[in-house]
Amino acid sequence: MLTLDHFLVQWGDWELTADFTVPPGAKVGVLGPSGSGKSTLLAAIAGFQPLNAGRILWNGDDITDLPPVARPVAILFQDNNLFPHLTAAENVGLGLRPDLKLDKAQKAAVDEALQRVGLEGFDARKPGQLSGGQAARVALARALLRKKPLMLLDEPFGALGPALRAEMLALVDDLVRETGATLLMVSHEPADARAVADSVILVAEGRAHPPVPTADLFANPPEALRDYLGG
Ligand SMILES: Nc1ncnc2c1ncn2[C@@H]1O[C@H](COP(=O)(O)OP(=O)(O)OP(=O)(O)O)[C@@H](O)[C@H]1O
Repeated sequence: MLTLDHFLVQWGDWELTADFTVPPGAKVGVLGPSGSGKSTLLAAIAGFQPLNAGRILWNGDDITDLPPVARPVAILFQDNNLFPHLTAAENVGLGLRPDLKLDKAQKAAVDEALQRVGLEGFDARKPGQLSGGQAARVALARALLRKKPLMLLDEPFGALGPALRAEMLALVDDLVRETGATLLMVSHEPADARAVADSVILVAEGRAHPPVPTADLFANPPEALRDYLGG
């Protein structure tokens, strides 16, 4: 269970507030206009963006001051952050040990993660030898391997075409179902949220609103979402 308690991030006169709880195992879309603070929200939860006020709690424990590595969080960004000089297996292995000194069990876990995202046999390829969809799968395998209970996706599949994106979202859906992880997913495509998310956090006008059931939100969209959806 993720709780944002009187959460505040501020730059000059720009601010983002949040005050809500996300139930365990929820699959939550994060929607809102460009510049509203969706990436900032995820970066703060992951520990890359300090808060100006408030607290972040995981299952009741205060994680506000923990460094990113000590948080129960795996985050996947749009550009996937693969290292071009490392193989697919090494890029995945970084999720376990930054120095890549993996023991036998850890190497087996890397193989298993690659297999789980459908990349068996691609372990020795470097990112330049992978398609966009395959590279996204490598990044997903790395996030998966960390076995964190909270998975944050900041538009990691935005650069992919609609068919590949749908395939990746289906894979994410399967993976979070298997692991019981809580998912927060930023998307510029409301259809993606409708496909995967059972609830939606709307970020607009300085506030990340508490999650509401996806069907309710789209049946009766608030003005900020109507603007965002283009009327
Ligand atoms: N390090 C920073 N310092 C100052 N302002 C920042 C910083 N990072 C982001 N901002 C500003 O904070 C606001 C929110 O940015 P953020 O990237 O979170 O929005 P977003 O909703 O994810 O946008 P988009 O949909 O375009 O990706 C923007 O006005 C942005 O310019």
